[in-house]
Amino acid sequence: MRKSRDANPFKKMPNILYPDEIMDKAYNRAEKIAGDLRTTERGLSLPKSRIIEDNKIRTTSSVISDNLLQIVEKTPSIDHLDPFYREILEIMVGSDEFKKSLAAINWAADLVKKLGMQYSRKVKKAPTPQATSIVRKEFIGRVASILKQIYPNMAFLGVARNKLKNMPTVKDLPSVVIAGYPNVGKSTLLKTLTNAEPEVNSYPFTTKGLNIGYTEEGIQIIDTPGVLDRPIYERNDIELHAVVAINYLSDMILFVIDPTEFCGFTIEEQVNLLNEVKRTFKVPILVAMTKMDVDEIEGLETLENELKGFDKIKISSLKKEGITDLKVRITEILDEQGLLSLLNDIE
Ligand SMILES: Nc1nc2c(ncn2[C@@H]2O[C@H](COP(=O)(O)OP(=O)(O)OP(=O)(O)O)[C@@H](O)[C@H]2O)c(=O)[nH]1
Repeated sequence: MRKSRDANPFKKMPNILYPDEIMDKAYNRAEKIAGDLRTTERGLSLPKSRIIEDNKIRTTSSVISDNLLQIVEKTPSIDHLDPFYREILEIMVGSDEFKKSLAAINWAADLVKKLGMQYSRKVKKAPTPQATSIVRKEFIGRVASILKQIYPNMAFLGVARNKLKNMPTVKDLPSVVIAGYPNVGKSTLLKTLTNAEPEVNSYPFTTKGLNIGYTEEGIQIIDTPGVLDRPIYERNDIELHAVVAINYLSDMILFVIDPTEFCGFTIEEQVNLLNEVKRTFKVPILVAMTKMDVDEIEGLETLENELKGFDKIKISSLKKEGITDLKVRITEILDEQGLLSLLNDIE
C-alpha cells in the first residue's frame, strides 16, 4: 500500500520561549489579574491576600504548563512520523535527544500543574497576609528551578524547530529517484524528462540539494546528487540515513549507466553500484543506458550481458532518443504498482 507523505510535519512546532520569557509571560498575566482583584477587593485583609496570591499561583501555573504542553502537543511524535521525516529528524538533530527533550518538557508541564494545585491549597491556609506572599514566592522559586532544569531541552527543541520547519516538502506524488555515478548524465536526463529547470531543494543530507522535476503526467522525478552516486561502504552514518530517507521517497529507481565510461567510472564499477542499489532498495529498478549517440561504444555488449536480469532501455538525452520509450516504461512500472490511479484521484 502507498505510504502517504504529508506536508512537513515540523512546520506546526510553536516558537520555543526561553525560561525567562515564559516566566515573564506568566508574571505579567498574574500581575494583571492581581491588579484587577486589588481594585475590586477592599483593604489588605487576610482573605483578600489569599485570593490575590492564590490567583497569582494558579495563573502562573496554568500559563507555564499550557505553554509547555503546547510544545509537546504541536511537535510531531516520533512514533507517528512518516518514515521519511523520521530519517530526516535523525540526520538533522538526532531522534533520541528529540524524544528525551519532549519527555522532559512534558514532565515539567505536569509538575508545574501539580505544584500549582498544591500551593493553591497551601496559600488558602496561610495564617497572615505576609505568609500568603511567602507561599507564592516559594512556588515561583520552585517553578523557576524546574524551568532552569529543562532549559537544555527547550534550547535543543528550539534549534531543532528552526532547522526542521523550513525544510522543503517533497510532494506526495508517484516518485522516480535517479541514481548512478557522477557525470553519467543524471541531471541532463532529469531535464529531458521534465522539460524544465528542476527545483533545487536543499536537504540536510546533501550539500548539493535534491533536484526535483515533474513530468507532464505529474510524475515526480528526483535527482539525488551526493546520495546515490557511490558505494555504500564509502558512506558515513549520516549518508546512510540519507539513503534510507531516499528509500522512503522512491516508488522506483531509474539507474543511469554511462557505457561510454566518459563519466570516469568503468562499466564494472557502475554495475557494482547498480547491484548494491538493488540490494538496498525494495522498489523496481529501471536501467537507462545513456549517451547512445556516441559512436562505437566499446563495452556495450559486455554491459548488456551484465544487465541480463534487469529491466533496461537505451537512450540519448542529447539527441532525445529513447526518451518516449523511457517515459512509457516508467509509467508502466508505476502503473503496475497501482500508483497512477493516485494521480487521477488528484486531478
Ligand atoms: N553524448 C552525450 N553526452 C551526455 C548525454 N547526457 C549527458 N551527457 C554529458 O555528460 C556530462 C555529465 O552530465 P550530467 O547530466 O551533468 O551528469 P550527472 O550524472 O548529473 O553528474 P553529477 O551532477 O556530477 O552527478 C555532461 O557533459 C553532459 O553534457 C548524452 O545523452 N549523450
